[in-house]
Amino acid sequence: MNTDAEREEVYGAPDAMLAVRDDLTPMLSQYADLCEMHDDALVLFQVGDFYEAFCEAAETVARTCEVTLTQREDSTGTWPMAGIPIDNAAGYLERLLDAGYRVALADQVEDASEASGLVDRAVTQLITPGTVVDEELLEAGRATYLGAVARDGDDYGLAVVDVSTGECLVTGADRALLLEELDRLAPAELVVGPNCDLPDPSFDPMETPFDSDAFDIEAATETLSSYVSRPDAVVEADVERRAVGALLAYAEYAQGDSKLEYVTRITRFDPREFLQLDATAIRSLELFDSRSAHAGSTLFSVLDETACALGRRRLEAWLRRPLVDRDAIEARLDAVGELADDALTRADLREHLSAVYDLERLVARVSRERANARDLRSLQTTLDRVPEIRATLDSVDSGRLADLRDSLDDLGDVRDLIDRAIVDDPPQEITEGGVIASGFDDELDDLRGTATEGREWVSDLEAQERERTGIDSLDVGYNQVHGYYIEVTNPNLDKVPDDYVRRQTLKNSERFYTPELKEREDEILSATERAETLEYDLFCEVRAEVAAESERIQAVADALADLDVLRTLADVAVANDYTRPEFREDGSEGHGGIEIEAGRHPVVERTQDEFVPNPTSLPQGGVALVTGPNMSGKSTYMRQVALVCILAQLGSFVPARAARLPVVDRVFTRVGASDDIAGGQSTFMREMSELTEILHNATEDSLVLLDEVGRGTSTADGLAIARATTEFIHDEVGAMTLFATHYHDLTDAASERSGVFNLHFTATQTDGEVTFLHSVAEGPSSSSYGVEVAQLAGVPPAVVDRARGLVDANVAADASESNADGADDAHDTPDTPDDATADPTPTESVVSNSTRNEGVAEAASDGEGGTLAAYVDGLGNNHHTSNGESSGASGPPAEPSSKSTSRAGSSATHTAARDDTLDEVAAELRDADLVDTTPLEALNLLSDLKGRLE
Ligand SMILES: Nc1ncnc2c1ncn2[C@@H]1O[C@H](COP(=O)(O)OP(=O)(O)OP(=O)(O)O)[C@@H](O)[C@H]1O
Repeated sequence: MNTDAEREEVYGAPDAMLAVRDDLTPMLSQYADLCEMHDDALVLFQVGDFYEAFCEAAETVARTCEVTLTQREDSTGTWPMAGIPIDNAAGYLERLLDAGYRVALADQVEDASEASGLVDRAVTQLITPGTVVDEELLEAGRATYLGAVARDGDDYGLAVVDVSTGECLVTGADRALLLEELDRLAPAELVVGPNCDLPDPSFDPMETPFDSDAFDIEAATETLSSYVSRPDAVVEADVERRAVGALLAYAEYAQGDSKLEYVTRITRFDPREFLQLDATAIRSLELFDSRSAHAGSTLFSVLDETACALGRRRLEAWLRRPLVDRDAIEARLDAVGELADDALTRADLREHLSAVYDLERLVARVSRERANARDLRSLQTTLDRVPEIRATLDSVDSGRLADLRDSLDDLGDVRDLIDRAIVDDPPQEITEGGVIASGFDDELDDLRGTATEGREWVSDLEAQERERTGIDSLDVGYNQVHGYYIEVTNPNLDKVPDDYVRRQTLKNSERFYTPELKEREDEILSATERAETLEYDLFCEVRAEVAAESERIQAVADALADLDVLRTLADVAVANDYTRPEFREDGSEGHGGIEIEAGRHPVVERTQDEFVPNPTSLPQGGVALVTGPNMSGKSTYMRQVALVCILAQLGSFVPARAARLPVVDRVFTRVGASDDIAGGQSTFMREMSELTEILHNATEDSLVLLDEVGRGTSTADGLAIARATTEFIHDEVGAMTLFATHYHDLTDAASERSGVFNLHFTATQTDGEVTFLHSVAEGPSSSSYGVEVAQLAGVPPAVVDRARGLVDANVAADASESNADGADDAHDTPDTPDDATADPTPTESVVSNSTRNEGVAEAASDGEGGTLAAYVDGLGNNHHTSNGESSGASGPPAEPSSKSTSRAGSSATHTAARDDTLDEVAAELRDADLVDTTPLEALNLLSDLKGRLE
């Protein structure tokens, strides 16, 4: 991407040309004029078969498109010049777009052969990321939005249009919601109205300067009124109307100042009427983009069994915006359920839908007068499927499927028109004839008849003339320059009759014509030429007639898109053994929370040989603290709960044996610190601002995933923040929350609050090898296996061994400290031996909240408060346990170490037992900035602390 300054340099007329403005050749003067008129873009200027750029713009084009920089010389100077072939422009334009340039195409708008002097040129299209319509520059199954934002005090209007399909959406929101909505729609280009003052969004749109007058309410309403008869009825709020009006004005400008006839429906929506997923959630749940190298590792790719581009775009829209309206969700689920039970209908639909072309883009091309005869034929073959699709749905029961069937207008008139008008296999070009079918137009048939008859006469001429002249080698031929001729070789020239008129002399022969041949030639040529012109006119008429039916065709496209998605969801449900979720009614005690039996992560299960299903029981207002070793499956588990909720509200079956769910209003995610490094903010700052968002906006109906909150700062601060967050969510927010943490001390929160409970993941270790069970179980975990995971990841053995040694030494130090603690140790439970499960045996049964809390209360009966000493002690105990399990074969015998027992007793007892050195060590650990500490520095620090303890 280039800087603004670099772009400015190639926009507008080149200074060097302006300096000799009056002396420029007419063509360069025209170029300079167009550059001045379109000084917000790099002008590509048609010269014959090429688009040329001059001066600085030429250098940019040459460098970006990797084409040769040449020069054009005239009396006024030598001008750097670079060009791209028009026939092949798409790839080059894509490079310019990728490099951040806006491009204006200045085409020749009159036939060069008819021009008297300089050919007229005009900018016919602005090519920017949000206005591209060229199929080759667009992604097939994805909407590309152009957006506009207007502001009125605290209210914002946001409108987007997909210029390639005509889909146009408008909404209003406060600032926070606007930013979220922008993130969700992620327009490729944004026209920002006056005083909007938007921060940099997380996606990277091109920001477009545009006439601020277009945002005036009068101008905007006027623009809008050419699209809808009552602008204020469709879009009530002024600020929204200003946004959509300016948006359409800019889109028109980009299409060479022409109305977008195919924008027939402007849909107003309220973001609050959908499950809100902000950009962070969309990203961290990997709905569309994955950080993993696995192909097909996003939720979208798992679901994407769509048969056509219409369905693919619709699936994406549904996934970005799952529903909250229970009836609408159930209606989709009914349809999916019915199709899931009917393999035959599914297969038939799939077959028909895979023959469906991208109707929305086809219609848009038809309306923009860019469609050729092949496009019309594609439209017709698609529409031909509609009656068959209707028939497939003849006996459906579900209301949604029946509605879709009934909305499938079979558009017999349009199909019939195209069928009658266009030949079966039309050519690419629409100006060279051969497009219109015979029988469609009498005049055309006559002209064609004349031309055919003439050609037949000519083809008979050769035999006749051979006979008449006795010249066996006489040929009759045709060439572009001289037309029809009779060719006689030199030895036979003496036999040429008197009525032959000489046309051309060649080395070995002469070419002649006869008056009659000339007459026939004129007839043929004029009939052919007139036929071609007439064909083009007829084609344009047919195309305009089809364009007039845009709205009906779009309605069919809309229904086909929905059908494809419902069919897809049914296919996915059957193929992956998904179940229909049940939605819980809101009762007097609320909705009852999330209950999932044997839930799976829809994406991870596809990449894993054996996925271990897990249950979830997350009551309304419940906060589950999820602990367990690294790599044991905590994040996967939490995400799978969110994905099940999202899938269900999108109308899909879910990967579980059973799911009883509430309708969730928002899904919030706050994932690990290093996962979300964004420019401009420190990792920790970003973590905290995302947390702030959650704490401010989550409701009782929200699902919150917190993955290692607090990791980005010192352990003491991190733990304190994690603790306070847990308490706040539990006490004040009441959102259903899953909180994965390595702060084992956080698990104590369960003993203090009824809705907070512990879940953990387990691993076993045999001969130093860790096996992750991936099973969730009640209660807190006691091990982290950090060193083992480091080994698995390929950390050099020297570092792994050293780390293990340091952990062992810590354990030993801790153990002697524990012994010094005296009486308490007599009650310690022995540490888990080798070859044993580190944590309580996992069970798939879902424990009730109260049982869970009792268990937790027992496990955490030591109940230390949040003192720094306690945190540090907790850390030591962590290592202690881990080491106890891992060092059995090589290290000293494990000391009694169970976290719950070694810490039994009040914090006062602990504090009293510490000597000054321990306090110093504690203070040093507390002050250590772990974020900025390299692993080596950490090892050195540990080694130093250990030395001092010894
Ligand atoms: N239920 C499961 N069944 C099978 N494999 C699983 C399961 N859950 C997770 N895994 C596998 O384990 C890997 C690690 O899982 P995950 O990232 O969820 O662990 P984690 O506990 O969050 O780790 P960390 O604490 O290091 O972030 C996953 O990439 C996946 O391959």
